[in-house]
Amino acid sequence: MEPTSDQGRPTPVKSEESQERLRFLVVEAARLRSEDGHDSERVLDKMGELGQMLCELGQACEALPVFRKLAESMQRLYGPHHLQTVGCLVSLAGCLAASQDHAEAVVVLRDCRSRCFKMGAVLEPEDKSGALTTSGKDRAATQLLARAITALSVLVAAVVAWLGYWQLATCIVTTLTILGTFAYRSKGGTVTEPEKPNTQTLSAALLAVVEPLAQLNHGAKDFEGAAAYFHETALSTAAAYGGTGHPRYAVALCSEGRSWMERSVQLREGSDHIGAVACVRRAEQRLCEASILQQRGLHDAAAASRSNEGAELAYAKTQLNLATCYHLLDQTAQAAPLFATSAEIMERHLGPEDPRARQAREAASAAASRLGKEVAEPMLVADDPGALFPRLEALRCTEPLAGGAGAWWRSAAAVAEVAASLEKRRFAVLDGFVGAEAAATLRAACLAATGSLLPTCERTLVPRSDEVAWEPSGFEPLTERADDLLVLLRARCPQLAAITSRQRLMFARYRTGAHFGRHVDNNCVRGHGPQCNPRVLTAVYYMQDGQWDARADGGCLRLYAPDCADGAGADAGTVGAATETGRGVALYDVAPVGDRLVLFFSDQRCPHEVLPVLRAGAERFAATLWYMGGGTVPEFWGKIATHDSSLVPLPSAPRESAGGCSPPVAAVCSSSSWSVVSSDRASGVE
Ligand SMILES: O=C(O)CCC(=O)C(=O)O
Ligand SMILES: [Fe+2]
Repeated sequence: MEPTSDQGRPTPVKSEESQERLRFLVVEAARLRSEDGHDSERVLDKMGELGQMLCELGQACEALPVFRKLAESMQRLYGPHHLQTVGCLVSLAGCLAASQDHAEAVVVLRDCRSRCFKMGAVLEPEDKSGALTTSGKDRAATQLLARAITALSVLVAAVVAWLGYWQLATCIVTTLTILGTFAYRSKGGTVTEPEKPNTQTLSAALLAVVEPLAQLNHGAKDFEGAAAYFHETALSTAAAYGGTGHPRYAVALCSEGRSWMERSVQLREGSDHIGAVACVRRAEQRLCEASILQQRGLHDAAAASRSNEGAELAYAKTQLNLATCYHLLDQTAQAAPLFATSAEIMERHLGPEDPRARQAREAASAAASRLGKEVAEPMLVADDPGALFPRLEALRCTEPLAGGAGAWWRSAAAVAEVAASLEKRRFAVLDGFVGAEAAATLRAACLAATGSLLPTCERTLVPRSDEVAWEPSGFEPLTERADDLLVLLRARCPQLAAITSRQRLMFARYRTGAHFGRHVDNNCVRGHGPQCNPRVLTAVYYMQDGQWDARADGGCLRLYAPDCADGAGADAGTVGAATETGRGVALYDVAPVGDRLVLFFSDQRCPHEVLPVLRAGAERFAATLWYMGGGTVPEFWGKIATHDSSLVPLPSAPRESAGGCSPPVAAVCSSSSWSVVSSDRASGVE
């Protein structure tokens, strides 16, 4: 009869050799324990080996007590936030899962995950309060006790030494220090703090935790949870393996996509059709992103071996696949040339009447008409905004202190130029907005605020993977200046006249792979609609230090042509005047250069997205302020982490004098002249 474990599953047959090895490990662990004591490294090594072997031989239930004991010892020896301890707990979770105790396996892995976050000095996202956990408090209290005893010992010894009893003094110091250390150890502390592991090591540890967590959630049909963990698996893969090129990254994205699909089925069964659509959209995005990575590999390989007709057709097919992926992600600029060359190759080899060639040609024509005639690629506003805003740049460079208080943009000429740029292009870029000194203060505030970030992985229509915090402290140098600028602009630009307040500042971090899909910040349809809110102008300020290479590092703010039917009123020749063909066209990529402020209209005049951050280990920091007109904020804003309903009134006059004021310039286009086009692919709103 086939041997079975206590769960009734077949147990692998143990060879004589492995039995022998098991016996040896048990005896050896006992011998070392009697020689070195319970918590010696040699004993722990042997126990680890024993647990692993039992697990591999299918004896998970016997392996469990071994791993539990091992975890306790490691905790005592290395402390709770140490890679060794976490590694052991992951093995314990593996054993639990193997013995069908999925619920406890999930608990152990979630605990490991929060330990990983703490090792990286980042609070676990669920730990919203920022308070220490119970074990953390215990540890902190014990640490305090140990320090107090040591301090007391030094004090008593100093008095005794002062009295002249040197030998007695030394004796007291030694005894009390040992006592202090003992107190700390007996409460589960560790004497020497572990060295903080580097990001790569930590990401590899996190990967070992979140991947099984994702699988277990998926198995338990918590598909939303599984998708979030698969997403973390992808991000930690990128951070551990130096970028998105590793095959496991694409696999994790695919798994995330699959979980979103399953979730959408669940929601549809519960008649939540809107939720189901949102999940399908997320699934599509993930599967397409994964597919792009895979197709890019195939495409490069096919491009390298285009020696005969067959190979060239294979190459055209990879181009078509890649183009379809980009098309599904709304990245028409990337899709169009690939569609065009694949159509050209197919027509040449198969003839224009071949159905595959015809299909490729149709896709190419549709992409080309979507793109418009003149705009091939978004214009990159990187380190040199001079090409787009020459007058503003000239003012910044020639009159750096013209406005007083070190802010060049306070001068009447600069304010007029910003207003004109908003009217003409719907956005403006102000470099050197707060100046080097305040920028350094903001950067420090930004690093301090990373401890209170929350993920934005709620069920939103638009996929986003940034982490946010509302109104963290230390951002006053930005809010004060931005409010001043708005007061000055409001007096000049009738389109901004309704602004009376702003939302509290939203601080956001985008780590490698993080992005925010195409959306508008206020999607009112003639003043109404479920996605309508009072936002008028969006101001985003970036806090990168050093260089940001937009092409290699990614993370640009992509601005699209308006989602409006007519561009009446826009300057003749304005790039991206709203027309049917212009809709959906990416116009500008604004690089998130440090100390740069970008202003744009929050409504359908400015659909935008944050492109994925590409560089491994990079962090893109942004602070967003929304300036609000009349009306009330949607009720749900007060309830979810991605939004905040508190408003800050705008002062009636700027804090600093703006210098001489020239009369307001007339608005070139008024917001009422923008109406909404019905479309198959509506922009989401965030
Ligand atoms: O960070 C950015 O560049 C823009 C962020 C954004 O679009 C938003 O938070 O709504
Ligand atoms: Fe936005």
